[in-house]
Amino acid sequence: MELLYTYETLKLEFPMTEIEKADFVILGIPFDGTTSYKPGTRFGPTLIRQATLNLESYILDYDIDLAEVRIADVGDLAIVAGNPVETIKRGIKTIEEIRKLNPKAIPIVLGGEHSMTYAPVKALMPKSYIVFDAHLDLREQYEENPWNHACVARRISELGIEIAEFGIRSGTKEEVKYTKERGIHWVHARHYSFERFKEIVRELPDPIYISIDIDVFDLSMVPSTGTPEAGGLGFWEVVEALEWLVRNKEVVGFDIMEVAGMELGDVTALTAAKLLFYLMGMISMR
Ligand SMILES: N=C(N)NCCCCNCCCN
Ligand SMILES: [Mn+2]
Ligand SMILES: [Mn+2]
Repeated sequence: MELLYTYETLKLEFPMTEIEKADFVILGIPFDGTTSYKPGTRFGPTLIRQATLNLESYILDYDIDLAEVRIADVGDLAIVAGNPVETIKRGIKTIEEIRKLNPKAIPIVLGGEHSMTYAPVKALMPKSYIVFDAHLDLREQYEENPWNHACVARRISELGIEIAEFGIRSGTKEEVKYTKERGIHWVHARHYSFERFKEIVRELPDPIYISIDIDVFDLSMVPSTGTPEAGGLGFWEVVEALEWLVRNKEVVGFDIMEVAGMELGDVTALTAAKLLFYLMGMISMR
């Protein structure tokens, strides 16, 4: 694939497989062009992969060994620094290429700014977009840029895809107005419960795409992210919700975004890597 660098792949103790034979295909999109507070998402995919070195491939509570799961890691997209539109175009094209080679594999995107989520969503065109995020991401534009990370859910809603957002604790008056006009469901981190989650997502049409903006977690777990916010969800709360989705809905792809950092061993990447292993484990069990 011409658009890819493959300078980084998962650093696991077991061999990766080719795209054609894979159950999961991982693509990094190390874009860092519109970050508004803390920089470093360009290192997100690399840091997540490196953090997997710390993890056992065996998942205790699932009795699943990821060493027996077919995973392909195609490396990172060749991004265009500072140009989200061109980078998204390349991302769409790459995911379409992966789909052509293996329509059954679940694409996994590691980011990189949340703006990049538009690429897998546009390529896969699910009926519903379920996102865990501290932020609504529903701005018409931010810093004069409609492709800023703070606008990604808005761009996705314009594709006619239904949206539900969980763990929210930051947004503007205009964004809240937009949720009312467009029937976008959202639950404040403060009012989050598994019951509330199920009530909302049960009604949403399949297939669904899951997006994890890593800043949904409390910032003590994810200090290195573009726009950290206090008061987030806990790890097992998110895992419990994801397990329900994987068991009860048709999940066609997922991403883990907004992981930043400048140092190997960053807590944020360790949180993201653990979640990546859980997601691959729970999908392997269905
Ligand atoms: N989706 C997001 N990550 N949104 C956050 C955008 C940055 C808000 N800064 C607010 C600064 C106000 N002085
Ligand atoms: Mn966010
Ligand atoms: Mn976001």
